[in-house]
Amino acid sequence: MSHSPLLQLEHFTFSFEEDEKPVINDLSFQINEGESVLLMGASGSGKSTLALCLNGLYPEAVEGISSGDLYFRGININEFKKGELNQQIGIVFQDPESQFCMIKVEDELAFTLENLSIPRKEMVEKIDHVLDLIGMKPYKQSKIHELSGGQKQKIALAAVLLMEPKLLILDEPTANLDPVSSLEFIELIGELQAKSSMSIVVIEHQADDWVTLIDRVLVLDQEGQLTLDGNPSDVFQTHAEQFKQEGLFLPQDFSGHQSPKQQPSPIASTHPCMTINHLSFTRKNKTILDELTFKIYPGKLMAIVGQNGAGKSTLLQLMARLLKPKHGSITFEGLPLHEWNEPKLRQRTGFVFQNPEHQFITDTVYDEIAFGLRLNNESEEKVKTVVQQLLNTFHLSEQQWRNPFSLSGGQKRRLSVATMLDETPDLLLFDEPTFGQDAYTTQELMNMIMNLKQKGTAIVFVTHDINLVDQYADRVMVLNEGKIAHDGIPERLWQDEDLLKEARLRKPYRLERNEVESIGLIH
Ligand SMILES: Nc1ncnc2c1ncn2[C@@H]1O[C@H](COP(=O)(O)OP(=O)(O)OP(=O)(O)O)[C@@H](O)[C@H]1O
Ligand SMILES: Nc1ncnc2c1ncn2[C@@H]1O[C@H](COP(=O)(O)OP(=O)(O)OP(=O)(O)O)[C@@H](O)[C@H]1O
Repeated sequence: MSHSPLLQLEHFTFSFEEDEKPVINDLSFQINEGESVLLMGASGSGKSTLALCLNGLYPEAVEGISSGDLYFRGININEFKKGELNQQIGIVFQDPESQFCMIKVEDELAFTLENLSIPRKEMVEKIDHVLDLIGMKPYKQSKIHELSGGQKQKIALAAVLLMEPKLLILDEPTANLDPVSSLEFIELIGELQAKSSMSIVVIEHQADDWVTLIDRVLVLDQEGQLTLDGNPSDVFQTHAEQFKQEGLFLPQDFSGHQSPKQQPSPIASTHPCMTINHLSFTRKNKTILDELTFKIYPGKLMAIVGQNGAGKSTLLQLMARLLKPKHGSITFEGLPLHEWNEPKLRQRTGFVFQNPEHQFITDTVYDEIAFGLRLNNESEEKVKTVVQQLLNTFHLSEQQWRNPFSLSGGQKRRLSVATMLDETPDLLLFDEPTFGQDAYTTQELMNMIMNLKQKGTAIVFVTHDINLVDQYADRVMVLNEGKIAHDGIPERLWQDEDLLKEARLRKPYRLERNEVESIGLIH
C-alpha cells in the first residue's frame, strides 16, 4: 500500500438545508491509494451521505450546502467535470434497485460500458468476465426486477466493477447476501483489491467478516463528526468502550462475550394461527416452492433462512396474501386466506417488505405511522398518542415531518417496522427486520418484537443473519430447492453440517469461534 493520498478532506461539512444542523461535520482526514477503510457509525450518523459527497454526487444532486475542501489525487473535486468523478469513485448502494436503468442484466452492464465508450466487441468479454467473477453468469439474460434481493446486489457490484474505479465504496454490500455468498463477496473484494491496488471504503454495521481485510476504521458520531480513527485493534480493543457507547456492534473477535441466547419455547403447545398445506408456487414454469406443509403458532418466533433466490420472500408474500398459491392452501385463524375481507386481514396481520420503500404511501413519517390507525377510524387524539409513542421508541421523532424516502437506510427500515406495530396483530411477517441497524437499534427492534411475541403474536421472519436466528428463534425453517430442508429448533440445524453446506448457511458465530479456537487458530 502506498501512502500517497487518494482522497483528502479538509474541514468538510455538509447539510441538506441552510438552517439545519450539518449531517457531516468538519471532517478532516485522508484515504490513501490502496487503503481499505471501514466506515462505521450509528444509524443516521451520516455514513451514506458522506459516501455520496466523496464521489461528487452530493451536494449538487440534493441541492445541499457544503463547506471545506475535498481533493481527489490532489485536485479539488470542484474542478472535475460532471460525471467524471463517479467513474473513479464507484459506489454500490445500500438499495441496489436505485442503481439500475435497464430492464435486463446484460443491457444494464452494457449501458455502463457504453458510458465509458468501450467498443462493442470488448463489451461481451468484459460482461462475461465480471458475471463469472460474481457467479451470476446464468442470469445474463434475466430481467433485473425478476431477480431476488441478493442477486440484484451482485449485479450492482458487477456494474461498478466494470468501471475499474480507483476507490470502491461499498454501502452495506452484504446485507442482502446469504451467509456463504457474503463471505465469498468479501473474499472477492480482497482478491480484486490485491490485483488492482484499488482503495476501498466499506460501510457496515456488523463488520466481523471484514476485519482481516481492513487497514483502518473510521467512526462517525451522531453529530456527523469523526470520533475514532485508527487501525482495527486500536479502535476495537483500545477504544472498545467508546465504540460500544456509540451503540455499535463490536466485532465478536474483539468482544469476548457471547450474546445471551433466548431459550426456544416448545412448539405446538397451542392451536396454530396459520396452516399451510401442500403449498406450491411457480414462476414462468420454474418451481419456486414445492409442496410446503407447516403450521405457525401464536407466541412463537419462526425464522426462515436459505440461500439467495431460495424463495423466502416469495413464501412470505404468499403468507401475506400478496401472491396467490398455484396449488395448495393457506388457512389463517380457521378461514382460508383468500376468503378474508381485506381490511380485517390487514388489521390482524402485518407485513414488512424486504425493501422498505415498497411500503411507503404517504408524504411524512408521521402520516406513514398514522395511516393504519386512521384506516381503523381511530380518533386523531388516539392516533397522536400512538404515533408519538412509536416515533420515540424507534428514534424517529426528529424526522417525523420528513418524507419517508429521504430517511437513512436504517431509519427507513425502522419506519417500515413501526407502521406495522400500531396494534397487537395476530401474525407479523418480516422480511429482514433488522437489516441496516446498528447494535443499539437492533436490540430495541428485537425487544419490541419479543414483547409482541410475549403478548401472543406469531412472528415469522426471513433473515440472512444467522446470529439473530441463534439468539431469538424458537424454530428455524430452511428452504432449499423449493422444499423445506429443515424445520425445528436452531440447535439441531447447527449440527447438520451437510445441510448447512448445501443451503449456503453458516453456523452462528459462537460455534464457529469455538471450532476455530479448538483447532488453535485463535490464541
Ligand atoms: N435527502 C435528505 N434530506 C434531509 N435529510 C436527509 C436526507 N437524506 C438523509 N438525511 C438525514 O441525514 C442523516 C444521515 O443519513 P445517512 O443516510 O447518511 O445515515 P447513515 O449513517 O448512512 O445511516 P444508516 O446506518 O441508517 O444507513 C439522517 O438523519 C437522515 O435522515
Ligand atoms: N417477479 C418475479 N418474476 C419472476 N421471477 C422472480 C420474481 N421475483 C423473484 N423471482 C425469482 O424467484 C426466485 C425466488 O425469489 P425470492 O425473492 O423469493 O428469493 P429469496 O429466497 O427471498 O432470495 P434473497 O435471499 O436473495 O432475497 C428467485 O430465483 C428469483 O429470481
